[in-house]
Amino acid sequence: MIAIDDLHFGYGRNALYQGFSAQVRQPGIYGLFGRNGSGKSTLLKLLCGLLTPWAGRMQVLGQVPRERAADFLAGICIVPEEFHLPNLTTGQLADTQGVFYPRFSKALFGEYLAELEVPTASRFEAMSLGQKKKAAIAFALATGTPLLLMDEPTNGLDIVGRGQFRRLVQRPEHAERAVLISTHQAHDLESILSHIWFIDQGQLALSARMADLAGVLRTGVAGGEQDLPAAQDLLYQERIGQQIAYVARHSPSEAQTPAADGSVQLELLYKALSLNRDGMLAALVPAQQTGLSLAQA
Ligand SMILES: Nc1ncnc2c1ncn2[C@@H]1O[C@H](COP(=O)(O)OP(=O)(O)OP(=O)(O)O)[C@@H](O)[C@H]1O
Repeated sequence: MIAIDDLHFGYGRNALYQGFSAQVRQPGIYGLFGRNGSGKSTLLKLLCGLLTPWAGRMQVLGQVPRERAADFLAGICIVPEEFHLPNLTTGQLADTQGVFYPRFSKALFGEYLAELEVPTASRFEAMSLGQKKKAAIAFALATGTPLLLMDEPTNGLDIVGRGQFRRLVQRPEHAERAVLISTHQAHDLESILSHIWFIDQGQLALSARMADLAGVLRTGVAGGEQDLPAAQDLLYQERIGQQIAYVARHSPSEAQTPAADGSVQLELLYKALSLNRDGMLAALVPAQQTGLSLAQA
């Protein structure tokens, strides 16, 4: 669905991506993580052809994004972080914009709006920021495009709205889509992600299936120093009051028995990758056979 090879891109004279490569070969929900300014929004714009790469090869849905062919645009939908909606009702939006997407479903759009509690009688001008965001998300989900890009979709959503968002993205009608979500809200989304990408220093520092990651790493909270994993397995730790949150690799003795619930707390993983990048990547190298892929600095 996506093949990026040796991508170079920057703004003005400032290089941002210098030899970035990544692939999306299967449907799923991909979490795109990286520090502020690492280039997540830029990557989403490159993927839908809004920016021109300096060099390298980019194929999205078998096409070159920058050519913006009509059938390419019908297969991709983006919810940008900042967006403008015409001053219409949701019904008018469906009638005027839905036609661009061959698989758009007005019925599903209505269901999603109801789930997100968006007032369908109002025009967008009369809606709050969160309501507009929900309408944009509902529309994007209803387009049925094979590729869906969302930039910080849960920003501006209240706690209930974040749960509604998770439920909607996981509905079975999206199972064959690749959904790329750029986010800092690791905790909001970790339960629904199938893959994560971690962008750092213009590279895809880590690309992994969540299931593979849980087989290699564990995260947890220890009551004190004495409860921490062995020093050679410990990759990151931070104090939270009396307790210590940590990221560790599974020790050889428990290599076959990942954490009971198989979950990895992404917020901790994110901090570990940001603050102990080299240590984390070194620890993950033996796991590359499992499908994890790494870029060494
Ligand atoms: N239109 C632009 N002109 C010049 N520089 C830009 C432009 N857009 C982004 N940049 C720069 O490119 C870098 C990456 O920006 P981008 O918005 O892609 O990062 P991000 O990972 O999405 O950040 P955040 O997590 O803060 O949203 C930043 O240093 C930013 O200042």
